[in-house]
Amino acid sequence: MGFDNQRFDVNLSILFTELPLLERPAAAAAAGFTAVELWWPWPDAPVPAPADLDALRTALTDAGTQLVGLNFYAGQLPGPDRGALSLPGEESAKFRANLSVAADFAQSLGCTALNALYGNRVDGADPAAQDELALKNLVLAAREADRIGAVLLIEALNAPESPKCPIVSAPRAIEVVDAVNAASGLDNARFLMDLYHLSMNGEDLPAVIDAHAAQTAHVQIADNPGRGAPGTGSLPLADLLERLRKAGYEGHVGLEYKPGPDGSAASFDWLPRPASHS
Ligand SMILES: O=C(O)C(=O)CO
Repeated sequence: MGFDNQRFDVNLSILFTELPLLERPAAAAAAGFTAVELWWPWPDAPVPAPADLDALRTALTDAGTQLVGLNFYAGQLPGPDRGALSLPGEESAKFRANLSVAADFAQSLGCTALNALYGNRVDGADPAAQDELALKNLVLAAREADRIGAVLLIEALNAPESPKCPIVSAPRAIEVVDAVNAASGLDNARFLMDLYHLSMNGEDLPAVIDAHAAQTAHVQIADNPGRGAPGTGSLPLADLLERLRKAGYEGHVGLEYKPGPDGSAASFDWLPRPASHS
């Protein structure tokens, strides 16, 4: 248990970013991974050229990698933006334009988890109006996810690094999950439990796992402090993943950490076995 027999996938928007996007799936495969996840790969293009979508699809399939998680358009990540769907005006329009494009892309690759990042509070905008807009857009996202048989993930970020984002605790993310499910009637919104972000918030991780494993459809990890590989900080990640497993979570665990100074390929030494992480 612990790190053994986990279904790890590599986040290709934070690991292997020393390589061009289209070379990252093969690099992940060479490191022994068969599953990968991505933030929206074109931060400046919610609706990219079909040729760009085709090229990425080909790179993923040629490498033999399965896409297991995809973020909808979320602006510039990891900052200054933290999502687009609650921002009045142009940014949330871009989010809506992206919905069917991202869902179609995910469907074409058999990816069944779509992450919708909430976005920052905007100076001068009414927070209640932003929340109302967010709920409308999340219901649209839930419908798009449902159309392709996917879950809609809601992630809590961390307050120190995302001071303007209102979704910075597990209970707040769960409130959004519940509100989206109530408004959509689809029951396909789920919690994305990112143990790094929650630990940065000072949350009681075992208690979060015990309370919310059943509503969780994706997990991401990085150590804290530093957002590096497991073992570079002080989080008991093996114990926490074991606890999640015992609480019934059997899904993927995304490796969403920054590589060390020797690069991405050298940042998997902590894994208990060298190949075939899926
Ligand atoms: O922006 C981040 O830090 C994320 O975890 C996005 O998924």
